[in-house]
Amino acid sequence: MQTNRSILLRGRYATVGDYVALTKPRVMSLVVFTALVGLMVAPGDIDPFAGMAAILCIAAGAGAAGALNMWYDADIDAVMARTAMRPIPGGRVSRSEALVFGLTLGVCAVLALGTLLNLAAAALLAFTIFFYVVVYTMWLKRRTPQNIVIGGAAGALPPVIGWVAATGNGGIEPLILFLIIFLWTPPHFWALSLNLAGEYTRAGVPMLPVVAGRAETGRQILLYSVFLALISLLPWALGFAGAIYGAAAAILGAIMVFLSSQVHRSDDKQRRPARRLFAFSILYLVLLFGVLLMNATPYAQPR
Ligand code: HEM
Ligand SMILES: CC(C)=CCC/C(C)=C/CC/C(C)=C/COP(=O)(O)OP(=O)(O)O
Repeated sequence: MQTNRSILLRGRYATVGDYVALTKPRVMSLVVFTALVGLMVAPGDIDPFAGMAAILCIAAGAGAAGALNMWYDADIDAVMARTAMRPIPGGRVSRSEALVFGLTLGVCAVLALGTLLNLAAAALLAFTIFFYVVVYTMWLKRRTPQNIVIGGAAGALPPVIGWVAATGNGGIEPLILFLIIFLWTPPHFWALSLNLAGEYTRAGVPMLPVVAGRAETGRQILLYSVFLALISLLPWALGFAGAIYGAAAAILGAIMVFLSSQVHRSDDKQRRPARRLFAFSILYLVLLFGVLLMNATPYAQPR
């Protein structure tokens, strides 16, 4: 349903704020934070200016991916109340303007990262944008309920890009950071979409709650949360983070599993457990990566 405000705003000229909105700034801020953690915990001392340049390039790449996602998804965004106010369905930015903006920003971000840092990081950034826009948005999102499990790989890559930008190489540590975000994405998103199943049905998007129902979604949320809680201990278990991180990961993981079990037990009339899990999922990732940043073991001195 369209709000009065969106009707009033329809057709007004685009502002800088509309272009900022195309980059999905709130979601991308956490994406960029995880990239920063990947960059900072990597071995060696990266030059602060090079580090800042890398983060700016990753932020621009993530923003480009958000704009290209909104370009392609403008039709379904127009149908859902949560997204109907976005710049394209709101009539303030045209689809072709969003496409040009997204492509330009993306190309500049990749070229700058390749020039200022290294080619491997630039190739990974290009691959991540491609994966989110083409594999998730254009291919999987409208076709399979496993869309966000597979597509979630794109959201899990930024800390790996950060690490590769700093070192020019991969490693077991960035792989673990990737796995943490990969396993975190299903509980994060399915918790939100449980309460929005009606909207996704109307938009024709086969999200898991639409296709498999509440009980099965709750079961899978719980399963992913248990794996997440276990895998999040690996940085401590393998010695690249200290005991403070280990304790924080255990506590945060236990809360995640507890809230997921409440969602698993909830019925259609109870909206609060899923809302609480969604909100906590964001805090979880901020705190887990924040503590990792402060408690990472210096690379050359394993525990
Ligand atoms: C395929 C993977 C993902 C999907 C489908 C997904 C989906 C969503 C959706 C639909 C929202 C609702 C709010 C909005 O429209 O802004 C949201 C919020 C959010 N997501 Fe995700 N997300 C994914 C991965 C991620 C990743 C990887 C991160 C960061 C590491 C992230 C961080 C956030 C944050 C911070 C919010 C709250 C934004 C706000 O305050 O409005 N998400 N996500
Ligand atoms: C560096 C780089 C390229 C990072 C990209 C990171 C990435 C893939 C983040 C995904 C987060 C996100 C907003 C998913 C939204 O799904 P959706 O598009 O289905 O949600 P919507 O309905 O809100 O549009």
